[in-house]
Amino acid sequence: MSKVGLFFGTQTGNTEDIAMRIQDRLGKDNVSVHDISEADTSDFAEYECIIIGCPTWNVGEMQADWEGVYEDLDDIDFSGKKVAYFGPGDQIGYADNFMDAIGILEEKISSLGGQTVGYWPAEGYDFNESRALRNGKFVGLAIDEDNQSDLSDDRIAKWTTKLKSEFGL
Ligand SMILES: Cc1cc2nc3c(=O)[nH]c(=O)nc-3n(C[C@H](O)[C@H](O)[C@H](O)COP(=O)(O)O)c2cc1C
Repeated sequence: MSKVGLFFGTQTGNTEDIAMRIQDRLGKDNVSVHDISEADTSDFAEYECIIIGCPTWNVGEMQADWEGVYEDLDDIDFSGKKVAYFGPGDQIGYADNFMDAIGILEEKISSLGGQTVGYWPAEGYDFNESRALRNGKFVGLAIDEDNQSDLSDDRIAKWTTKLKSEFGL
């Protein structure tokens, strides 16, 4: 069984595409990918390590399928699990809410016992505000396919190298 469960939600496909690139980098045997719209909360229990992928939509909100399961996350025991986050956002179009969704999810999941790993520097982005910042760093990988898609491959490569060591893969 895989050590890592990656759970993503998407409206227009970017988060799914990034999820697959992350799985490729970490190794297909290590990572099982779930679309959150088809997953059950009991699926989370199977994994020692979790990756959460959620884009920000509608100005500072989670993607719709994550909105739908948000209350049900309370039923999951995240204690003892390492949890990493990623999401695409648009730092130019939504500069006051860049990457908010992973900040909202991280706040909830860490309150349920999840240990956040995979923090990511905020340098190299141009935005005003984000709910995803903790002590000046993003809670996870920030990808901007709208404005900086040329940087995505390198960002994914660096982040997954860091995650390999943090997850012990
Ligand atoms: C109506 C609308 C609202 C959005 N709101 C935000 C936002 O508040 N913050 C942000 O960082 N990105 C925002 N975005 C950008 C999306 O998160 C971005 O395009 C992302 O790549 C979409 O991911 P998906 O294809 O997986 O759904 C918004 C995009 C649209 C069209």
